[in-house]
Amino acid sequence: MQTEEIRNFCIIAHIDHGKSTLADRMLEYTDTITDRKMQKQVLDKMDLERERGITIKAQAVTINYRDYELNLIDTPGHVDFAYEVSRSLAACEGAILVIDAAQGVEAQTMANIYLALEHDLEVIPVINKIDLPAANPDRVKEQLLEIGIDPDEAILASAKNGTNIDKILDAVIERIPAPQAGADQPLKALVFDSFYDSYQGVIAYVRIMEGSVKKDDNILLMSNQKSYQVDEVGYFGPDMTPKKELTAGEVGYIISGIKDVRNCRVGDTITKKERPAAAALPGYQKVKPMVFSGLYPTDNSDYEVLKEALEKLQLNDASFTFEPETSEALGFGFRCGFLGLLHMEVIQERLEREYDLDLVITAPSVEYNIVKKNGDVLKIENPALFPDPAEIAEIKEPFVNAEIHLPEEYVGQAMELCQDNRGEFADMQYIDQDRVTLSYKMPLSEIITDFFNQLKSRTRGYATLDYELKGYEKSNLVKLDILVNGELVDALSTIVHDDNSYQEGNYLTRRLKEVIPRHMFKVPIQAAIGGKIIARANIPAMRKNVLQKCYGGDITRKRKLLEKQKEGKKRMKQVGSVEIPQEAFMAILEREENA
Ligand SMILES: Nc1nc2c(ncn2[C@@H]2O[C@H](COP(=O)(O)OP(=O)(O)OP(=O)(O)O)[C@@H](O)[C@H]2O)c(=O)[nH]1
Repeated sequence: MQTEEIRNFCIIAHIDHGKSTLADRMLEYTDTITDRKMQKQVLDKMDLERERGITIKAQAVTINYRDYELNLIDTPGHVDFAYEVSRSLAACEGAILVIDAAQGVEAQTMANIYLALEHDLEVIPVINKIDLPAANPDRVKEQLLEIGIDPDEAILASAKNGTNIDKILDAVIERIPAPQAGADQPLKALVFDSFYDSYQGVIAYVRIMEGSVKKDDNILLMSNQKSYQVDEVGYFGPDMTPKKELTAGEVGYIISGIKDVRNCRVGDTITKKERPAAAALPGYQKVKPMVFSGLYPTDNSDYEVLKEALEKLQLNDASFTFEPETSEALGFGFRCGFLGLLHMEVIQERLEREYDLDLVITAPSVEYNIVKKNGDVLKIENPALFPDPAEIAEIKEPFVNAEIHLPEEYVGQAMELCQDNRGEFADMQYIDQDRVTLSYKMPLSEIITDFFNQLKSRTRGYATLDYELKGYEKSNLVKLDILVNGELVDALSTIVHDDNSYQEGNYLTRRLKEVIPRHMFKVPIQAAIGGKIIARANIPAMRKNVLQKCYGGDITRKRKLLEKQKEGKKRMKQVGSVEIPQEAFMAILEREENA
């Protein structure tokens, strides 16, 4: 294909503004996919994604329209996956910016515009959902003007009803530049996603920036210098369709017997072994997990199953890490690293659903840098492993720059919430008459607790949040330990700010009293810092055996009750003589709401 007839673009939008629906309509309109084959939102392939209505992995599809080859690259819609968004944008020359006609410009819209400008993309604004009674396209146009986008360029559309889909496709051809590419240069292919298939190995989703690639070529991954022979190249139509060659400007896939996505990471450059490119494409970054938690099977005999499941998941997700960990309380499990809380929930759900595992997952933690008095520096992401306070000279924790975008009327509530979470005010900007962006410096550990939910509830769902890592800074932190029935439960230890430690200790003991079931004996719950008890609550002993509630002879009722008890045992962990439910490990996350 001549590069003049190729257009590479993506759709960017704030969550729920209609990106996937618009993509579906474009595929239908161009007969890329037949009605019969059309599943709602084809581009969101994973079941989980479809259920939750979120896009996690970037996907691609080639659309033929008016003798042009239009390559649509779908981008993830959540802050946890910001790096994948950035790599997808690097594979495009233009972007359709979808804005909900009723909601208007939101935090993610702004973040996306900045990203698009950074990658020098031609932006086509689309004001979507004009069918809604609350649609106010004129207001959105005013907002566009205020953020420096020509409102006359906006296309009014309804992805739901299929209104003006042709206009959007025409704009892609007319406004987005064709790729500038040298087909006779050495190969440079940008990996913008990779996927593991149990039959074919790793499938690299690529944009050919320069040169060309075909079957039997020897390719080289520039970040790790590993080489492979190409088995197949092709495009997404949207199913994988083999092709003789992929040439400069095109988007497609390369299969080459790579066995692990960690060897073919998003952002890497593929070149040819015989005639390598002089330099890799810019911007490659190995993504690092920011949030860590322990994963333990409720049934210890499931350890091997969990290990295999984690290995399989990792084949497909290079940003997720795990290593074996032992907890005195929970036994053998794994310390896992995630990009953020959504990523953690997705992995947990997949493990439970696809591998039928019952898991206990400990409260997420960030990675702390600890400088010991003897000069040693430790990086610790498991509170249980913190050294003795007497040995610690200084603790540093990660801070983020948080941006909150919200209607002006909720500014007071949002500011109060940020302050309660150790936020430090940085800036406040008006986006238009009644919308504001608040900037705060905050500890990452506060953001990964219940912050986002709190923010949503205090602003009646109107606020949006974005954050990026700023760096490590010194903080006055202490480890709060929990003792259940006199025994220290390492998996319940958390790191808290010294100023709040008494309040946290009190809250946690009270909350644990509520969630840990009664036993035949009294169970004291204590909170301690450095061996000193700071709070205590008692779970009274159970008075009656549950079975005594039943009438003597009614065996079916008895069985039902026993089954119900068994059901309730799921996600419970026996620690010493006490059973601790999953909720207990997450209690720390809800603390603000209940404190
Ligand atoms: N009324 C109306 N609803 C729409 C329109 N386009 C999308 N929607 C609805 O808006 C909701 C969100 O649409 P999606 O296409 O899933 O949004 P998205 O931007 O892909 O969301 P993420 O994948 O989470 O980023 C869905 O319930 C759609 O049915 C439209 O033109 N009109």
